[in-house]
Amino acid sequence: MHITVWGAGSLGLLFAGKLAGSGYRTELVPRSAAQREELQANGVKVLEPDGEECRSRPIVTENPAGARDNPDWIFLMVKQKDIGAGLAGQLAGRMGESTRLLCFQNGAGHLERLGAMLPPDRIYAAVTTEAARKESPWEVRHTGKGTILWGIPKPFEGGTSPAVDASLNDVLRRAGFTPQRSEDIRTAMWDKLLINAVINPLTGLLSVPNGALLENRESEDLMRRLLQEGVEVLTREGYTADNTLGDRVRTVCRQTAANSSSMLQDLTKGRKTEIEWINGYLLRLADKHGVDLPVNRTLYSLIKLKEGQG
Ligand SMILES: NC(=O)C1=CN([C@@H]2O[C@H](COP(=O)(O)OP(=O)(O)OC[C@H]3O[C@@H](n4cnc5c(N)ncnc54)[C@H](OP(=O)(O)O)[C@@H]3O)[C@@H](O)[C@H]2O)C=CC1
Ligand SMILES: CC(C)(CO)C(=O)C(=O)O
Repeated sequence: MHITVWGAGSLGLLFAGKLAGSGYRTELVPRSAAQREELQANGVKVLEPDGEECRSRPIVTENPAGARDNPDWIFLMVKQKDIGAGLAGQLAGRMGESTRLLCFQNGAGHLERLGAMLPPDRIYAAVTTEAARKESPWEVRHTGKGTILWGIPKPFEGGTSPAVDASLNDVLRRAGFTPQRSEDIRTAMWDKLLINAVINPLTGLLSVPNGALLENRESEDLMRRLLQEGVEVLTREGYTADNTLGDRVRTVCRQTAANSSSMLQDLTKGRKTEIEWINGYLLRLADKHGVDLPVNRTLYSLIKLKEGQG
């Protein structure tokens, strides 16, 4: 089994470190030469939540344009903003006849962008509640253990087989993760997108940790309205909301009470956020269906304004 992890940020370092530590042929593709040199010199260090440290040495390669290789899987661990024609060209250069691409991004829109440029029957999606934070070019803190739901996103009809599915579960399990094949990964992605569409812009604008959203009636009310609007528009795309979703949003706030959301972290560091592929995605669907999402639109605009100040 040969796995290529594309992107050596928080999630990429976590997965590459743990896969290589479990003995799999793991290749890690960072973007910059400077990070590549640090990784080649030090390997990857994963700092586990229980204080344990795992040091391993994935093969670190140059961001390759052209060279054809044939890994079994490419785990795509870059942010939404980096997924475009340039990256697709690089991925196409590395995908052999049977390589499958597993995309870990939050938000939505990336699968369609990739599916227009790469073989759609080999594109898979994952939704993970694992949490990681890069601490240096080669060190990553595993800030929360979670699960990995993965599957073939409709309308792509992947050429999968029970053997392929079992081997992916096996690899991920041996590396210390908790994977599960989902027959409806689109719904899982939309559930997670709605959770992000509620928590991320509010925490980003208010500069508060996730738990603070449960501390007053006004933020609870905004959360409820953001979720209602999101469910309304996704329903027009065929989504069926689970009536526990509101409780799940609150549970995520409680379970990650002290954490800063990824959007707040991006804003604090002056980086572009993933708003365009979370609330922005909902707004594009709203335009398509001729519905209005006033709370999502206002928060989207405010986050864009805040990004501009970064
Ligand atoms: N972190 C987490 O706990 C979780 C993250 N996710 C999702 O996973 C995705 C990745 O998140 P995260 O790891 O936090 O993001 P990071 O910003 O930490 O990492 C992304 C990495 O991708 C690299 N990159 C960008 N373009 C390329 C390229 N063309 N070739 C190689 N590398 C490239 C970046 O390089 P550079 O540093 O040079 O910019 C960066 O190191 C996001 O969509 C996020 O929503 C989902 C669940 C949990
Ligand atoms: C679930 C949540 C909100 C946890 O912080 C997250 O996924 C994020 O920060 O992007």
